Amino acid sequence: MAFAQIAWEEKQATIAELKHIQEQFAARGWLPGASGSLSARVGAYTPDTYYFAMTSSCKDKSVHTSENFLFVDASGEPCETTSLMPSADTSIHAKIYRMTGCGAIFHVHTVFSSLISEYYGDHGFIPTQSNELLKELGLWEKNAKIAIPILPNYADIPSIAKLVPEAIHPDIPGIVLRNHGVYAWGSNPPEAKRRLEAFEFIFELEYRWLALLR
Ligand SMILES: CSC[C@@H](O)[C@@H](O)C(=O)COP(=O)(O)O
Ligand SMILES: [Zn+2]
Repeated sequence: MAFAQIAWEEKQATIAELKHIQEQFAARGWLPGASGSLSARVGAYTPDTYYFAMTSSCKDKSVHTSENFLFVDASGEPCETTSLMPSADTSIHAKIYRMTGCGAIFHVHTVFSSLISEYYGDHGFIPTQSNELLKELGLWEKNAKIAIPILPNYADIPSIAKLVPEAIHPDIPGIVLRNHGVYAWGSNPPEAKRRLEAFEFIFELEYRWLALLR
């Protein structure tokens, strides 16, 4: 399917949904300054052909204008004539869509994901066990245990994107960049949002446990 064949109404509804979620994340302080990136797919998907709405680069996420989002293709290139630049993170989003076939991806900069990913950075993962919020990630078994992958925070974002396929675990809908922030995905924007909130809860709880034990 070509981008032009996707209904205008679907594209507008997707941007409206992202705008609403961006407002909520910004109000929580999860998108400080121009940081963070949000995307959602539109139209049909094959691993080689897909389109997604992407935040544009270097925009204050607490201020919404018509310039906050643009549409890009699977290679991260704008698929309409625009003066907007897609987020620097676009290659990471594109790689996650290609690997998972998910419908939405949210990347935020939170204090707890930054602290905890730095603390466990040398291990390469954040250990988590028996946390009630793991159910939100689809893990319902008693004493469920996961290792949330941490990737290095290279300044060159395509170098991070190259590491994404190895880092993605089918049971874990997220990755963390060391001392930077977290990415979470889901089949649609509400599911990606719930999962992001679950990750953030897990990171804050882990931080507080560590502080309590000191
Ligand atoms: C403004 S910090 C840049 C990076 O942290 C990047 O990962 C990010 O979150 C946003 O980049 P941007 O290009 O403004 O969309
Ligand atoms: Zn970032």
